[in-house]
Amino acid sequence: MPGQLLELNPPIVEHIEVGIFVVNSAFEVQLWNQFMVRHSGKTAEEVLSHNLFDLFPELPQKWLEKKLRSVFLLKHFSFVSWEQRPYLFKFPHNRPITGGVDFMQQSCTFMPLRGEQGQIENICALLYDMTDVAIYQRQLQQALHQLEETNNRDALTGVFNRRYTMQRLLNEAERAQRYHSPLSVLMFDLDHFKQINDTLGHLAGDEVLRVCSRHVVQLLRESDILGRFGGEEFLIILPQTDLDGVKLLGDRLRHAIEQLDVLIEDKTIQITASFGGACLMEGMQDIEDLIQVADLALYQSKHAGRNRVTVC
Ligand SMILES: Nc1nc2c(ncn2[C@@H]2O[C@H](COP(=O)(O)OP(=O)(O)OP(=O)(O)O)[C@@H](O)[C@H]2O)c(=O)[nH]1
Repeated sequence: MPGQLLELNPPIVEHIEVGIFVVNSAFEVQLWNQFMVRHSGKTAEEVLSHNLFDLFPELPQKWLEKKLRSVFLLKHFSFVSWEQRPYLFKFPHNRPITGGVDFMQQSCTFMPLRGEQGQIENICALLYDMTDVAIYQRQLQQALHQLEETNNRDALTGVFNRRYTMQRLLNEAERAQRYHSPLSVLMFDLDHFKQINDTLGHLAGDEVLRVCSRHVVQLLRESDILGRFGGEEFLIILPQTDLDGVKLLGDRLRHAIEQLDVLIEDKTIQITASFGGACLMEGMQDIEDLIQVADLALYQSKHAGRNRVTVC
């Protein structure tokens, strides 16, 4: 047979859609099937009796030598999955580049082959093309990630929804208590929003909510979390922020919202919002207490005439 110095079942070995190659204890190639020829671009004549690592410098030599030596020594099968090590050989693949994998993804089984005296003379490697599986798994993970993202977002504004915001607040409160770092929340509510709905229509009200939340997000830090709490009420979680910081941010956001021109059809309208801030204190039982204090501060802002910031 052209592709082998060893007698294995020739037609199967040559034509199976699995890479099969055999090396001896000096890592010299003893068998090289059609799959390996096709994907490596090297014919059996070019590789037989040559050292595998000289032929393919891209192989992870140190790791693979250790793996092969352990098969010789322990006389056991060994396996490496594409999930641990995406590929051994840099074989191209013919899948769309949008799949996001650079080379053929490979899993490999190493099988000890006994000589006539029962000693291990060679190792047969079976190389499986796992590219499709890897691409599907990647796509599945992306889809799950997107689903999770959508599940955490408010459909109208795209900011986080109430459930997710509460979950994050719980996590941030635990972290703040563990590391003794400040944590604040800033609640805000658009003023006279009902009037916008009543005079310009519900769709205009929706657009105001969208524009306003987009604008606020841009003014926050990466670590801040903006959530829509319900209706026209929002909550911002501010890790590493004390009451002075909340007041400062509240003033900045209040001013920014006041300055915002919201274009509804061909009219621009102005809006304002009232703010209430609170900082996590010792003695608070849970995050509900923190929200309650912020809510109270917000109520005071409304009560004092709206378009203002109160922190407690
Ligand atoms: N367009 C729109 N309106 C909403 C949405 N959710 C709640 N609203 C409306 O928001 C309005 C809130 O009214 P109020 O609670 O009286 O508050 P307000 O008019 O802003 O008055 P103050 O908060 O006291 O300044 C109601 O008319 C709700 O129908 C929404 O998703 N889209």
